[in-house]
Amino acid sequence: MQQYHDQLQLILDKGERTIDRTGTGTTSYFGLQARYSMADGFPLVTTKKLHLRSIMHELLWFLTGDTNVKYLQDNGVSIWNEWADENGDLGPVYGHQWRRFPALEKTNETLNGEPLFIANSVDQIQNLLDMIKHSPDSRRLMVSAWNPADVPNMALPPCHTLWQVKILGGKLHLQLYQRSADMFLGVPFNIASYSMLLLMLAQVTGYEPGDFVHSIGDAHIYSNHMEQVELQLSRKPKPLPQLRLNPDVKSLFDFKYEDFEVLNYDPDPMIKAPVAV
Ligand SMILES: Nc1nc(=O)c2c([nH]1)NC[C@@H]1CN(c3ccc(C(=O)N[C@@H](CCC(=O)O)C(=O)O)cc3)CN21
Ligand SMILES: O=c1ccn([C@H]2C[C@H](O)[C@@H](COP(=O)(O)O)O2)c(=O)[nH]1
Repeated sequence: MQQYHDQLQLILDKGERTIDRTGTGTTSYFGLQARYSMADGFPLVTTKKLHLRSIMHELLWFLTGDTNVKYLQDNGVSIWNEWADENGDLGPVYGHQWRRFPALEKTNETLNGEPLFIANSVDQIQNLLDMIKHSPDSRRLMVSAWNPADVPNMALPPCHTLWQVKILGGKLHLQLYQRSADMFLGVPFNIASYSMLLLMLAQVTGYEPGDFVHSIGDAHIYSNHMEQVELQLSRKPKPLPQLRLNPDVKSLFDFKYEDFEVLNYDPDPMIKAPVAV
């Protein structure tokens, strides 16, 4: 994960100190890109211990279309608690947009001469799977969590906003555009989560896993993460682990927590840090 260390160092060297929505203050750099080839191993940061359980359950939760934190809490995952309302709801966040992106469908009926519309929704994940199957050379294999009409109703507008799959040379590649990136806490989760999604998609569509390309807008280190980042950068990255998926799972929606196994993960100790709300 030298790429990740290089990004942290670049922000320290070239970033600008700025204020932010949470009032914490950050050092920010705009526009970064890294490429993680699955052939090099599973990109799980080794210079601090990551809570894999949170990452896996969060992704499985997105894929079901769920937007209430109850499933996460029932599985010992607390990373979304700060943003949930008293019923555990987050509003129409990731899962909702991935599986039920709201749409209006025009009907043939009219009322006072105006066309009538009915409420409908788009299952972007099912569409993606269908498109990979029927037009694997497509340049339109896109999933968007960014829905401008719904942003005001979300507990937090999506940070990982848009992703694209590309089948090239028999491999399945995935690129994410992340508009805002908490480099110390969020980004190691985001890299692992989308790489896991890439491996899952590759398995169920029959392609070889390719590269995860991570494109970032506002890449920031919070002012209260500086000591933690210095400590992490003083550690030397180790060889990457592998993520093993149960080869019997043939549908993206059938994966369960027990179907994933991380091999050869030997991280340095965890580094605690406060999350900016
Ligand atoms: N400021 C901020 N940063 C984020 O990364 C972030 C948000 N807000 N809001 C929404 C989600 C929630 N995410 C989070 C929230 C907390 C941790 C965190 O505290 N991680 C600890 C371990 C906690 C655990 O897994 O139980 C870590 O050491 O990585 C990570 C990602 C990512 N997102
Ligand atoms: O998956 C995620 C979710 C959130 N973040 C970070 C990025 C920012 O630090 C905050 C969001 O604040 P905004 O003011 O809405 O940009 O959460 C992340 O890195 N990864």
